[in-house]
Amino acid sequence: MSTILKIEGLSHRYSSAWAIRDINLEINQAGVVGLLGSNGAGKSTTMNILCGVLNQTEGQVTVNGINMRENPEEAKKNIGFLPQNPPVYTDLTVDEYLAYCAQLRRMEKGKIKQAVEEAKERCGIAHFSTRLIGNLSGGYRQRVGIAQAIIHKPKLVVMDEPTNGLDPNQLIEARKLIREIGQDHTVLLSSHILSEVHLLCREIVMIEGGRVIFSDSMDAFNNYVQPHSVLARMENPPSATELMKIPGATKVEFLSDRQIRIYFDGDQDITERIISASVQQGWRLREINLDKGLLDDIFKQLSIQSLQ
Ligand SMILES: Nc1ncnc2c1ncn2[C@@H]1O[C@H](COP(=O)(O)OP(=O)(O)OP(=O)(O)O)[C@@H](O)[C@H]1O
Repeated sequence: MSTILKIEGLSHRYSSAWAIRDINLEINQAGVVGLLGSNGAGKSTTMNILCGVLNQTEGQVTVNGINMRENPEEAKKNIGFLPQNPPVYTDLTVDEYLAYCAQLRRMEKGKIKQAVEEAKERCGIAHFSTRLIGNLSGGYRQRVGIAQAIIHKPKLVVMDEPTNGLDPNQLIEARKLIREIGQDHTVLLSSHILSEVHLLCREIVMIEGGRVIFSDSMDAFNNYVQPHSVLARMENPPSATELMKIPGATKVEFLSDRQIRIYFDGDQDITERIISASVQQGWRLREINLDKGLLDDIFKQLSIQSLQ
């Protein structure tokens, strides 16, 4: 299996303070990998270094086996980059801009036209070939940004907060496109929204304060996040005091008249106890599910743990 991206002991400081410290990461296959962190965690710094836009203070980045610092020109041929604020030229047409980007990528002249067509097709912007970029909506501009990132068919596509600033419809479309691109490219995308990474990614790398606090598959993340509450719907619920009498219950929260969240001490058999208490006492239980908690709360928890 060839290594598409390897980051070893990567650290960077802008002036005196370290922005990132000892980041290690290895990606060997296609799919979407999420780099998750709150504002200022160090996502853009990491991405700018691995795309060759910024020189690191310490550590190594290799892309498709090529060292970014020693051989940036060759390494960059294997990377497509969608920066946080892509320099999309508003006074160029989509075709002109994409052809210009292909030239910057040093693609052979004879192959540029075909590459522009393919990238437009892939990103659903073929019907806007002659449209000025300035006259496109935010969602379509973002697609143009993604098209320029894949025009030279790189192994690795890096996207810095690609859904930032999109409206809900644009967001759905952009996520669909990113998922499609992840089918035959390795996509590393940054986000500060855990639910987004959860939706899109097969692997998750969380950074906070410039350090990695969690790095594993999404399945491992789901296993790591143990449920700590049960969501129940009852037609005839008892009072919170009654529910607190169930062994293991630590807190009861009524979300509506019939929707209840019951927190427990970790023993998942509490669901059995709720079911039998309901049968015995006529609470008319209609639904019961283990609740993994709000993803963003979990992110906060992990961040706090790493700082302790
Ligand atoms: N050019 C710079 N000069 C000095 N400090 C910087 C510079 N760019 C970033 N930093 C600092 O480095 C740290 C990491 O910033 P970075 O932009 O990488 O985080 P981020 O996770 O991408 O955040 P955001 O989501 O807000 O873009 C922050 O403390 C930030 O203030």
